[in-house]
Amino acid sequence: MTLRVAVIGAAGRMGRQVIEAVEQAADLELAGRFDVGDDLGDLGNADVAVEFTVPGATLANVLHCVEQGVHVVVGTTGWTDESLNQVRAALAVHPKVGVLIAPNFAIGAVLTMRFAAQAARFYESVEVIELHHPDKVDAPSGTAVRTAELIAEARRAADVPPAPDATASGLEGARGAQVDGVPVHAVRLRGLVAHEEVLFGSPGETLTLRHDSYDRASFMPGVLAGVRGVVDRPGLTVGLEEILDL
Ligand SMILES: NC(=O)C1=CN([C@@H]2O[C@H](COP(=O)(O)OP(=O)(O)OC[C@H]3O[C@@H](n4cnc5c(N)ncnc54)[C@H](O)[C@@H]3O)[C@@H](O)[C@H]2O)C=CC1
Ligand SMILES: O=C(O)C1=N[C@H](C(=O)O)C[C@H](O)C1
Repeated sequence: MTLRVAVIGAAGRMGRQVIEAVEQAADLELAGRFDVGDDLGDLGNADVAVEFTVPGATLANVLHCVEQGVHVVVGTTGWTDESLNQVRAALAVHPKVGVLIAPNFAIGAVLTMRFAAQAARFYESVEVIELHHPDKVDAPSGTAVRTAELIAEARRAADVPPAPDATASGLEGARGAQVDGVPVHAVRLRGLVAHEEVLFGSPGETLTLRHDSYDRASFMPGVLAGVRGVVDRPGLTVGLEEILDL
């Protein structure tokens, strides 16, 4: 069966890449391209919409798709418990619709998050560093926030005390942003695409996990797996790991 796919944020870096991936997939057909100012309407009679826009627009776009009975795969960052609950409430009224929201569709990034959660309880210290292209409008990245949350959750479950840090003075921001007690540092550098390092330390050893997306092509297998998977997953799914059965 051919799935009809609409792309929201079609003029953006990710939107353009998704259109190319959909057009190259034998089992998918492009139903429509939508960007800022366009009326989403019935989304070109799509089965699935793929949404890569901006944090301030994504919730309204997703709610529109759900109301139209169109499944959605969402890569846009900036989701909060409150906005996720609004999606859950909309899905309760449209129980056959599936919404997949994932902070990162690159397989290696999903694995890095999983490995970081596994390693978290064994180390005293942890720091997350994310590195991106300078056109990115949000910081820290959605992936880094999710990584820090997963690490914090695993440390809490294992009763790991707060990481040691004697810093008593210095410039504001020098120790990064605190996400659930985990320091997260954001680098913006021309030439980069999307990268993350997770540093763990204990007496006498460190462990570094690093993932690099050198090209937005790296996100496409995950996005297409999401498109094919979401049609059989009614309700809200957060994270590609659910689709990959990790
Ligand atoms: N989950 C993942 O694997 C990935 C997520 N991202 C996230 O995806 C989002 C988009 O990233 P990029 O494509 O690099 O940004 P971009 O700035 O290149 O593209 C965003 C597009 O959305 C459009 N847009 C803005 N408001 C809109 C609205 N109300 N309705 C429809 N379109 C609207 C803009 O005009 C623009 O064309 C960001 O939040 C980014 O962090 C990016 C890469 C991978
Ligand atoms: O804006 C980007 O480029 C990316 N955004 C996502 C994020 O904030 O985590 C995913 C990936 O890092 C690329």
